Amino acid sequence: MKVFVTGTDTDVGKTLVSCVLTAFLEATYWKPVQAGIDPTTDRQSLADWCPPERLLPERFCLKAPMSPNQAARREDRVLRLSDFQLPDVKGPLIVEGAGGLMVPLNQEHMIVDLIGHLGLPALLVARSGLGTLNHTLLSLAELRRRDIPCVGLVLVGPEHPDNVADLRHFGQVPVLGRIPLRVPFWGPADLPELKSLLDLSPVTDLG
Ligand SMILES: Nc1ncnc2c1ncn2[C@@H]1O[C@H](COP(=O)(O)OP(=O)(O)OP(=O)(O)O)[C@@H](O)[C@H]1O
Ligand SMILES: C[C@H](N)[C@H](N)CCCCCC(=O)O
Ligand SMILES: [Mg+2]
Repeated sequence: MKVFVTGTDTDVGKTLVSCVLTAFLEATYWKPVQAGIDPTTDRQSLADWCPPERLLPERFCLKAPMSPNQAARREDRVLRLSDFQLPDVKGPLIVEGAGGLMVPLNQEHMIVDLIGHLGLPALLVARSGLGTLNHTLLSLAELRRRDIPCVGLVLVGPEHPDNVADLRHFGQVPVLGRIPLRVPFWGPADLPELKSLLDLSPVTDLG
């Protein structure tokens, strides 16, 4: 079971969903490109959720909180698709992207090309509320155009049943559930509640 967690945007909830999936599936987590290291990297955000040996080092860890192509340019580096190889791990693997699908890695390739290069199915994380229909349906259309399977959609934010209905209807993709944002933050102790919010069978069915 290997899946690429992508999103409709940055700050949409990919890491939160990755925490839940990694803990629930006892998976290994890998963020191929981290762009922005202050105050923490995404891998560090998973520290409470999973043992350190299941948190793989990033292939690129860039300092600037920008798209990977821009952050790499600041460090006089160029990221190439051929730099990325799927890690050889036993058991489930959760791979988290940077930003959304059309975020550039270099002047030719985008995150969606990396998903294709790694040969993984995608799981799309999207906001639940106003504004999500356009971003989510465009993202799903791009995955479909490239024949990248999408196992489903996880929504993050407040309840919005009409959006769920429209995303199911127009997106033709399973909506696996919704995680509300909250303070204090969700933590590993909340895993039973988080699990009850999501139907992860399309993910576990990947084998
Ligand atoms: N454990 C948590 N509990 C509640 N809210 C959280 C939790 N983790 C993150 N958040 C909030 O959820 C939002 C999305 O954060 P998250 O880091 O998951 O986004 P992301 O899509 O991974 O962003 P990036 O593109 O930087 O990787 C942020 O506003 C963050 O403050
Ligand atoms: C800095 C941020 N948290 C991510 N690491 C990178 C997001 C890149 C988004 C680029 C964009 O869509 O304009
Ligand atoms: Mg993240």
